[in-house]
Amino acid sequence: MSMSDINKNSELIFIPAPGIGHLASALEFAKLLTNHDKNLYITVFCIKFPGMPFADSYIKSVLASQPQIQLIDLPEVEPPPQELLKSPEFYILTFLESLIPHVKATIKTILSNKVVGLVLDFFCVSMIDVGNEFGIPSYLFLTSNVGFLSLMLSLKNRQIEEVFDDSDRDHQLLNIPGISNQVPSNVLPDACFNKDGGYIAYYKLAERFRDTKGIIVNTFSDLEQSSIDALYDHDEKIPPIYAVGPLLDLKGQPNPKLDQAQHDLILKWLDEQPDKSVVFLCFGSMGVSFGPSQIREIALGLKHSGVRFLWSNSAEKKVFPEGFLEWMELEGKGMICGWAPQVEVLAHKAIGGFVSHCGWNSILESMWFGVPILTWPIYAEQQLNAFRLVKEWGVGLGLRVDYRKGSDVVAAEEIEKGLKDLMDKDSIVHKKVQEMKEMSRNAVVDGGSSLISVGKLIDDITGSN
Ligand SMILES: O=c1ccn([C@@H]2O[C@H](COP(=O)(O)OP(=O)(O)O[C@H]3O[C@H](CO)[C@@H](O)[C@H](O)[C@H]3O)[C@@H](O)[C@H]2O)c(=O)[nH]1
Repeated sequence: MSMSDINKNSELIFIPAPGIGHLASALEFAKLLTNHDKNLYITVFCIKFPGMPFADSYIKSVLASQPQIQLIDLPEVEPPPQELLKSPEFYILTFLESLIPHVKATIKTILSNKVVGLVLDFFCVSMIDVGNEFGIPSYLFLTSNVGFLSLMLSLKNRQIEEVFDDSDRDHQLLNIPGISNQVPSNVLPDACFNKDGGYIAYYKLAERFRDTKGIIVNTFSDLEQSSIDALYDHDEKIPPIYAVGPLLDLKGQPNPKLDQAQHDLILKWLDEQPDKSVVFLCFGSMGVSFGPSQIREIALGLKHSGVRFLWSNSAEKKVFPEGFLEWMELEGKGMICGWAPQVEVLAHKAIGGFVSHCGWNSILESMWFGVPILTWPIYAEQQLNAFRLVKEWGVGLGLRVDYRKGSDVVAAEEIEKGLKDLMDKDSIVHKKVQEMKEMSRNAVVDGGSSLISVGKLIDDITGSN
């Protein structure tokens, strides 16, 4: 039976951005909604993006055998010219805007009065206009957090326009409603300072947030309710915010970058290590790698710290300091892998700490498994996340909060110290992260804050209250 034969009550159209960091939570959310309401159907538009070849297979494997969810492939379009990559945000926005005619045409083919909303990734908010043409309201699905939402809304209010000038980057403290501490301008996303379209892209996106009927965020009440309250105190016109997380893909999907043998090898190695003795280093799904000199400093920092490690990186062998790889083999205290089965790794009892780029999914996964983070942000909104992990929530230690692509090399001694501090089990971050683990899990049990939020959202979407 095809979905069009089913007598559905209501249907949502999801348009997630391609890229694991955006897809994973959006697809989990689609599953959560349909599990919650057996009369709700979802159509997911699959975007093919040349830089993300496996986004497509990822969507298909996550949503296989979900009877209330159907997938529609959008046609492939030419990517924007390379020179737009001077701002990745502008590039992505331009790419997604070029899909608007196809989104419109595709909606037309499935349109019925059952379609009650578009659920748009934040990079897709210009598609609100398409919804409006068909009389369908849009909801923003934010794969990051309320702090980031606050930052975007401040942009819109032009409160932080003055930091647009790069020379101010190190010298300002900003009041952003929704973030409890004053925010140093050097932890703002790159896009805020980017004159090649980054600032314009963020501004354009932020401008549309208020045109949605609701803002759905992958966060939970115990973590960010105070941020939500502060936002409303500041501006009551903000659409309803629904904290529905943590939305995590705990199964871990098959990944073309990781074969079964390598997967098994990693877990076998972890099985052999003492409890909470291993630090895991991993810097996100985009395959961002450090330059050779930074790789060398990390290697030396690891070696001198004496801490066991699992390090996800794809550097060539010749980049490592002389004798490092041989030492690692001989001692058996470390392992290097390419793509890591991150969720399974963080869940493993041998893991005692995580050196992370502070992507939001990685942070939520780390909290879920009670693993403290040593922060090493690189791009996007990761510096802001790192700052809050350390200052606001106390579940991270700051190796750096303001590192970004192009920063100076972080020296081995600094890394060594950071690793030792992170792995000190008496440190307060270990206690705090255990408390956070409880809170994050409590949010998604029956009667938990996020599930209550999901119920409320479904009522609002389907107009059944
Ligand atoms: O070797 C790896 C690397 C990553 N992952 C998984 O990939 C996801 C990565 O997500 P995230 O930590 O959020 O990082 P990015 O992929 O970099 O995510 C993008 O999207 C996030 C959500 O909007 C933002 O917070 C980030 O800054 C942005 O870079 C996580 O689920 C990881 O478990 C693996 O399983 N193995």
